Amino acid sequence: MIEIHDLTKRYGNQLALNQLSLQIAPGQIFGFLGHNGAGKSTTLKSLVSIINPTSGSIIIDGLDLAQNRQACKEKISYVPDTPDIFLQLSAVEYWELLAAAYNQSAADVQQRRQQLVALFDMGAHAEEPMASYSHGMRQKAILIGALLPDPDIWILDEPLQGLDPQAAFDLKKLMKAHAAKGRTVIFSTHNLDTAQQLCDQLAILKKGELIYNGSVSQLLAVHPEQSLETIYLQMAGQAANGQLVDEIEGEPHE
Ligand SMILES: Nc1ncnc2c1ncn2[C@@H]1O[C@H](COP(=O)(O)OP(=O)(O)OP(=O)(O)O)[C@@H](O)[C@H]1O
Repeated sequence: MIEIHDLTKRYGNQLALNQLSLQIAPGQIFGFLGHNGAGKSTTLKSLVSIINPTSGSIIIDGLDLAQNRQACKEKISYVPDTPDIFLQLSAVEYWELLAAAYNQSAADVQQRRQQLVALFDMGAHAEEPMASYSHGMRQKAILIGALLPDPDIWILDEPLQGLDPQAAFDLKKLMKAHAAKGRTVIFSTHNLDTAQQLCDQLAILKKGELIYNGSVSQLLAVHPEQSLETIYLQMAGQAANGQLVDEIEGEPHE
């Protein structure tokens, strides 16, 4: 169980998150939605202890993250919002680094690594520096690194970004299977179809404020006959959305 209590983050004068409180139970896929700059990555980076909140607390399986960083980190794997990291390393070197960070040897993770490499079709380039990869290949390399040690909690910041349809399909299946084992998957996305397909629970952020926390099915039940896209835009969008588009492009003529 993950509990977030009154989490606030300021970057200088910028209030990125304002007193966010919510709980994430195991056995769930939990999605964060919100426009650009809403606070999704700030929340996920706080959960993995990459940034320190200005105030508030995070409790992971009964442990206060601020006092138990190492024990909490061992429970979590993380995919950052950009795959442009460690580019001078080959994917194989990066995976070995990641496994070592979880006290696992190359031999411990060998079988799972072979399976993930085959699944994401990364065998041909695994020894080459990641700087030479396409965006999607970098994303696959980072994903394999995160999924290799297989801790209980996966925290994935826009994990489907740049993946080809096959890899996206396979990752979604992996996420569902992980949650079905009673473990936890937390991810952010801008893709509302993906959110509707995958999420048991949702948090919608708007300018650092939590504006919805609950299940997708509850949200759809309250707004019958509307898609998640329509509901989301009503909640998180600009009031005059369509009007601004008309002003730029002109209204369509029959
Ligand atoms: N390192 C930083 N320094 C200053 N401000 C930051 C920093 N990181 C984030 N912010 C600000 O905090 C707010 C929340 O940013 P965050 O990256 O959490 O949003 P997000 O919801 O993940 O957005 P996106 O969908 O564009 O990735 C934004 O206003 C952003 O400008």
